[in-house]
Amino acid sequence: MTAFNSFYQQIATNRLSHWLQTLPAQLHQWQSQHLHGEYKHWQKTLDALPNTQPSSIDLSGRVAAGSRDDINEGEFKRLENLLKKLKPWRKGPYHIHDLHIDTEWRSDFKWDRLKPYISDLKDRYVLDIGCGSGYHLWRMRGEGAKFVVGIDPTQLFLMQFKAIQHFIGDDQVNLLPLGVEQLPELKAFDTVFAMGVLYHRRSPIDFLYQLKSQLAKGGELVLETLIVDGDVNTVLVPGERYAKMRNVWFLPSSEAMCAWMERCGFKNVRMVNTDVTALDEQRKTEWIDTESLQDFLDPDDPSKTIEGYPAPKRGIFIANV
Ligand SMILES: Nc1ncnc2c1ncn2[C@@H]1O[C@H](C[S@+](CC[C@H]([NH3+])C(=O)[O-])CC(=O)[O-])[C@@H](O)[C@H]1O
Repeated sequence: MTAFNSFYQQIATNRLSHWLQTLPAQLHQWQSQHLHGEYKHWQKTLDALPNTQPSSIDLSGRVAAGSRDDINEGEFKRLENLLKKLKPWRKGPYHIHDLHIDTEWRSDFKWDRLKPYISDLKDRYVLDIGCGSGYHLWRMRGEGAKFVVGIDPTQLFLMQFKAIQHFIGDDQVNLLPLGVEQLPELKAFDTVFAMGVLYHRRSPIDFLYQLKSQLAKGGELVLETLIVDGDVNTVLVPGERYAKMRNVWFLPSSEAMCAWMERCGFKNVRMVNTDVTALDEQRKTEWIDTESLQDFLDPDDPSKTIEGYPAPKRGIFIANV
């Protein structure tokens, strides 16, 4: 069973203590009623991970724990077999005792794109909404953040996070199995990241208000989302699928995105980067068994998705409250 007691202890003495009014009941309900059918198997995999002593931890240039020399051949093989049971590994990459978990996404590319523009994370309380397996949580901690919380409702990603944390340690970095809609208005974080989530929300304006209500006064929002070309009135609402994804709702132009943020009361709104996702950033590897970007694009015209929409282009937006 996943225990959140140490998280409760952490927040009891920090500025998130008011979260204790709702969080334990919510997670208790999650644990008793909403566990995934595979959860027990994943937990067994976690329990079987070797207890090693990584000789080094690197969270700044990459996410890495230990080297191959720290463990014997048998342990290395066991590590690889066990971690492969937690496939598909989407966000990463991770290096555990020099085992390269070559994830579908090079999430480090996104980090490199946004890092020059965000406020220094040193000593900040940081929330990452829709954090996947938590790759960026580790990079945030690597930049000196004091307390890092990620939320993501996909349970496999929680297990992947736990697997990585098994080797890195660090109880100031946590992932909770929650959706954004389950957060109370905490008004406590210095920086809130929301990357790759807005287009999955049916109500993007409500989503922006939810993000705003997590920020402390003067805090910073870092939002990344799919955008389309066009003016302030342009928004694409695709049909049933966009790049084979079913749950894609609103793709605004960059101007429309800025206008929505301003309408929701964010200040100093700016777009700092745009990027068309390239085939070296999202691709099939031996750590996923499913399709990847190449299969989602028109084989005769990679500037279009297989459905004929503009291929994925992403914008990074920063704003304050
Ligand atoms: N209601 C919800 N609340 C919070 N998260 C959700 C919700 N619904 C789905 N998610 C989660 O949002 C993440 C979106 S992926 C971005 C990962 C990372 N941020 C990245 O920038 O690489 C982008 C993509 O794969 O399209 C997934 O991990 C979902 O489980």
